[in-house]
Amino acid sequence: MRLIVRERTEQAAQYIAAYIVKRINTFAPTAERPFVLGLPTGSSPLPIYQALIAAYSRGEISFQHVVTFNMDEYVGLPHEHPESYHSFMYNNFFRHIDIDVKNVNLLNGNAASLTDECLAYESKIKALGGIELFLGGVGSDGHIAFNEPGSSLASRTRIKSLAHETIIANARFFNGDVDAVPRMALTVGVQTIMDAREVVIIATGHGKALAIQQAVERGVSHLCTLSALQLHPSSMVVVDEDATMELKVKTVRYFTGVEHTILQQGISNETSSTLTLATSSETAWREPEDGEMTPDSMSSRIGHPKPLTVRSVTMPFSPV
Ligand SMILES: N[C@@H]1[C@@H](O)[C@H](O)[C@@H](COP(=O)(O)O)O[C@@H]1O
Repeated sequence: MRLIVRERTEQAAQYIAAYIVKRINTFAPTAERPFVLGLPTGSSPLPIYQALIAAYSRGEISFQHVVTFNMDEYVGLPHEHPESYHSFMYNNFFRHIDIDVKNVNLLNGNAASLTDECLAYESKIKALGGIELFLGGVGSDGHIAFNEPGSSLASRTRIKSLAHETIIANARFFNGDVDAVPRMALTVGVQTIMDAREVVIIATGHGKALAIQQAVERGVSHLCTLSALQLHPSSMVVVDEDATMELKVKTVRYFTGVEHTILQQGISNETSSTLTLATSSETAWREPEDGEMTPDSMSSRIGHPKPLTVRSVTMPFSPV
């Protein structure tokens, strides 16, 4: 697992958006070989979607040959309900890009047979060759998608009852009315996410700090399903400073140092079989703004020599 720390929420989101743009462009998807992208809802991914829409508007990315699978959906909420995940995805992302609606996959929480719906979802993912990159968020209790504490780490798409903490947390989207929050959801399983070739998680704000501590510093546990990513060969958790509040200083410095080392390796190893994370003006690697914490500034805090300033570097395809 890699942990990427950025000072502010927007920087964490920009990092991920730039990463996704680069991954899709490097993949060069076609109708016959689409890029299969797993997507989340929630407030944390919103700035990522905004950055992806901006990149699309600038002509830096097309979603024409991208197939999406959303992580989850409430059971029993009409699609047109403003808080359904269908509405969320169309309002905040799909409507603003060139994705073909037939390439959009969302679980149907109103299906006649929810079990069949879940089985069909897994089959469709498999038929498309699996998910290339699964983007996710995390709940304050460490859940990924709707895999609440106690979920099997071998789980697949299924019906889940929501934890009380999640119902309370999500009441903010239902005018604070806890009773209006659906009690059940369809969700991809932990194993569905683990099967993706790469998993990228956004976690921002101090409300996620305990979940990040549990997922990064403690062992793999079904009580924090995000922690399963410790077993994934290519996972990356991108956080803002607030989300690191419960981590040991030593942990943050370790991961910051790893990023620093990868940056330096990238500079000296331009020809290796790597993914180039070249970026444009506001994306992942750029001149820091005043007072911004970057690997450069963080490394100077932790005693590393200040690395070269880079605008374009190569990164190993598989994170550490
Ligand atoms: N099912 C979703 C999760 O996929 C999401 O990660 C979580 C956090 O949402 P937010 O980013 O709004 O904190 O909310 C819900 O529980």
